[in-house]
Amino acid sequence: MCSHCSSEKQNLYEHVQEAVAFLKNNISKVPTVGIICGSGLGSIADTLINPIFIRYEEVPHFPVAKVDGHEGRIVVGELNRRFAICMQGRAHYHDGYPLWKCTIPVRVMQGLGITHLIITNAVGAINPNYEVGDILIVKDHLDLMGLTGTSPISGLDDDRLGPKFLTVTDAYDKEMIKVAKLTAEKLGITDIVREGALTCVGGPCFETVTECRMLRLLGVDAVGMSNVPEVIVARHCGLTVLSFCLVTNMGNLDHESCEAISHASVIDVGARRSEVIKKFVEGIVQNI
Ligand SMILES: O=P(O)(O)O[C@H]1O[C@H](CO)[C@@H](O)[C@H]1O
Ligand code: HPA
Repeated sequence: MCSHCSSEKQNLYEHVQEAVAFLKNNISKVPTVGIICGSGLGSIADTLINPIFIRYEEVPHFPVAKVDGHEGRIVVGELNRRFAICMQGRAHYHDGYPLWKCTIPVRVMQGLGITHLIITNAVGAINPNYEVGDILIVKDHLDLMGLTGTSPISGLDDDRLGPKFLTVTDAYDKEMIKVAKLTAEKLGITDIVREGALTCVGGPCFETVTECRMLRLLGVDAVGMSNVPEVIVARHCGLTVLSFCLVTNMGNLDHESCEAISHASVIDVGARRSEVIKKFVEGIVQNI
């Protein structure tokens, strides 16, 4: 790690407080719900009434989103009689940020007052029974990055940020999952809603056939390049979490039928599902 990054990491708590103080000066009310929008899912923020926009570049110590389809701004506003804060886009590990930095927005939202966080992302399906356009409610994860030594909470050594060791077997809140499933029933979309296990890889390469086959053997249903580190940090700072993914492509499990995956098609699937996803999030927020 460069000396600049390590001093930034050592001062993470103070930097989060600075970002929180900046945002408190720009936001009139305390948000209670946070939402992180994945690739192509930024339209979730359109559901906020009387929105205020703040670009990530303006917020001290915030990591800046670098990927197309990630607007890179905070949107705050009313959502179903709640005051919500939405991250319209995120920074990724493959953008060149360490995971403790990618996840600063989670800590900042917690510092502002949210209790519940909805984390979304785009994923490739590893479960061959899934289809493009499905919504996957995450009930567990395989933290491949953490298992191999890259956790967003390693080496923080600061009790103010959270405990050194963390249990994440209960990370995916059962009540929130129940609310999400009930919302799917009310919307009549249970045929496209799945429940399963997610893994996060470093990217930015989409997985090869051999990698997808390995992930299938390891028992995961979908693979993405985000979400899991944010869930870990959200639990590290005591938030109640719901995580769901949009299946934007099938993982390639077979050399013969192997198809190229592009970021443009990932965004396109998000756009095509945007009305359903917006109603899904609105319904969930109404019932938490
Ligand atoms: O995880 P989100 O932000 O949805 O973005 C996903 O989309 C991109 C690939 O198309 C990758 O950045 C992957 O992580
Ligand atoms: O197939 C994928 N793999 C990893 N991340 C992704 N994000 C969208 N699709 C994918």
